[in-house]
Amino acid sequence: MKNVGFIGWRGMVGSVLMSRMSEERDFDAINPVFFSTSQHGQPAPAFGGRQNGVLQDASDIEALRALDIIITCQGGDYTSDIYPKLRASGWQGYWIDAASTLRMEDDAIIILDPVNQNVIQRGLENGIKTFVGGNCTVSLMLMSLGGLFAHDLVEWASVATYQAASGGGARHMRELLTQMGMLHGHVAKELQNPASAILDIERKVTELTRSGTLPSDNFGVPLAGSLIPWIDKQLDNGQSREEWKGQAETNKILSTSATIPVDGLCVRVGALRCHSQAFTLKLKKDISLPEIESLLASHNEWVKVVPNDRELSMRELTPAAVTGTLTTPVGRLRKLNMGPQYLSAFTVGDQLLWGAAEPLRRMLRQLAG
Ligand SMILES: NC(=O)C1=CN([C@@H]2O[C@H](COP(=O)(O)OP(=O)(O)OC[C@H]3O[C@@H](n4cnc5c(N)ncnc54)[C@H](OP(=O)(O)O)[C@@H]3O)[C@@H](O)[C@H]2O)C=CC1
Ligand SMILES: N[C@@H](CC(=O)OP(=O)(O)O)C(=O)O
Repeated sequence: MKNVGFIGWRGMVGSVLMSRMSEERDFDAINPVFFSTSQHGQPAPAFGGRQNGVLQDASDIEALRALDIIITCQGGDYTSDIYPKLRASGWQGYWIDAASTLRMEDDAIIILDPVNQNVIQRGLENGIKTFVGGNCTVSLMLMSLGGLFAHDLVEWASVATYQAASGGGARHMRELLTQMGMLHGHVAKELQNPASAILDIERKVTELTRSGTLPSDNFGVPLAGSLIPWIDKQLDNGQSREEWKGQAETNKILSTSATIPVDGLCVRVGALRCHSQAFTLKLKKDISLPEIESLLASHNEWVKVVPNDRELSMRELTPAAVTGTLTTPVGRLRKLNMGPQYLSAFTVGDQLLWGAAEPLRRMLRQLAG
């Protein structure tokens, strides 16, 4: 059995990974060793139904060198600090990572096996040892729209995202919920009175939102009842870094020979852990909607085509419906006024499952045998 080191297992992404690994009994096939940057020496968690000793020091290169596989959800700072030292020490093991740090390195593969198992397989045969999960919006787009990319039908994709608070991390989710509670509390009395004027309620809410008293250390500005049309750093070309990842990572995942343009606007909204995305796609040829639906539906076992129907879209194509599931639905499929090659699509996916933990879990499963 392979010795597998876990770093970042108690964080938000790590907890989802642990939960999925337990559900799938992945611990049965490995010898797990748990690490922490802050709690070494304390008892390790009992995932897999056995005692796993004590937590090791996540910065102890000697302890890390003893492992066959390391899987980290600890974040980019940890990767930037430890990975180069570990490789410089001659360690030849497999490194599986949730952070973006190593994604675009030549000797790293972005993993999303339902979409690019061929690329992963070729990498393994060529001795690649570093496997990194993709950006959540990119992975979720490819899980939902994979059928069109796999048949080389996409000339370009323009996207507007509706990204959940969880993408920023656990503290961002708390901040959003706190803001929501404060806004509600501010007008709770008036809401109970059906005769109260809604514009007075709105004015009170807007005043509180603008007052600077809502907690916003994490998002920078209030998100509840609002949105933030910028995610991640600002680049010189006017894109946000999140927007930049769309094209860069999509083309790397698919290992395209000619770049497929992917661009758009990434927006943070008050959803909790599902990212939604609205697409305009230019197809390379005019194919019928039924054919498109069938290509999409048959691409992988998690995608689900939601017919372009009001009731079904409202019931099945929302963060509320999809959160906590591995389903990556796509709907609102129709040809646009721009012409028969222009298609609209709307996708939803849990950004902690297929958007973060699940591709790592499945890579570990492949490596652990
Ligand atoms: N959030 C997301 O949506 C996505 C995140 N990622 C990547 O994963 C990384 C980790 O993200 P995320 O899981 O959100 O990070 P968290 O902040 O939830 O956890 C990171 C680490 O913080 C430490 N920690 C300190 N206090 C606590 C506490 N009270 N509860 C739990 N952990 C605590 C733990 O390390 P220790 O035990 O060593 O103290 C933990 O591993 C990101 O930096 C990013 O690179 C990738 C895709 C999506
Ligand atoms: N940036 C994403 C989450 C994330 O962690 O992305 P990445 O893994 O590319 O850094 C979001 O805020 O929704």
